[in-house]
Amino acid sequence: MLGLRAPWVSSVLRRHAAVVPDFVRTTLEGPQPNKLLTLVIINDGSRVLLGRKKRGFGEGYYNGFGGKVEAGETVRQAAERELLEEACITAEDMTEAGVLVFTFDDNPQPWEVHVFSASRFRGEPTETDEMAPVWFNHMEVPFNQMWADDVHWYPAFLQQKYFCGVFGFRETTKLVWHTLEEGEVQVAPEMA
Ligand SMILES: Nc1[nH]c(=O)nc2c1ncn2[C@H]1C[C@H](O)[C@@H](COP(=O)(O)OP(=O)(O)OP(=O)(O)O)O1
Repeated sequence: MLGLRAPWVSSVLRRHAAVVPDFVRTTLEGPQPNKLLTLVIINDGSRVLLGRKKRGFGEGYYNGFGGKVEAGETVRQAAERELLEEACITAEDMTEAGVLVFTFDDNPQPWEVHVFSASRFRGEPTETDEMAPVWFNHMEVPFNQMWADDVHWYPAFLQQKYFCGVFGFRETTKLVWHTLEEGEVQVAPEMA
């Protein structure tokens, strides 16, 4: 499933022109749509529920629960489905927390990840083939075992500030530049 061409991406890129490589601007403003993914993080106020990825992309990393948006689904439906598939729980108060765009020097298609937050859920977090769920106190989030961008946007997430970030990776996993805006970013309604 492909991402919508988000108007905020262009304005964020313009405001941070000094750090964004030209090829990224060309890619993000060009015809190639983003790949659309979801990420759900349960936050009970003092702890977050993360999963240790057991296989595939990002194996060994702790992350929220999520995956690709499938044809015919809304982003929210995909987020709910992935949370149930990967952690065996259903969020009761899921809200949009932010949007992340990842660009890669070794993949021409940017990824657009819609991040959701929830504090209440039904069911018991259960290990699945894909993820092993673990609670972490806010002060003990294991950033050294997470994607390199996470340390930059978790503070906004934990303070419940809406965030928009654009991140540039080299060789898939090395973060080389980023921009992050919090709070006042205007997101088009169709992004919800
Ligand atoms: N740099 C990054 N930082 C981060 O915090 N989460 C990232 C990330 N790059 C990808 N993700 C998230 C988005 C998504 O929830 C997950 C990647 O999804 P996957 O490629 O593993 O998709 P899946 O294989 O789960 O998809 P399905 O096959 O649809 O289940 O990791």
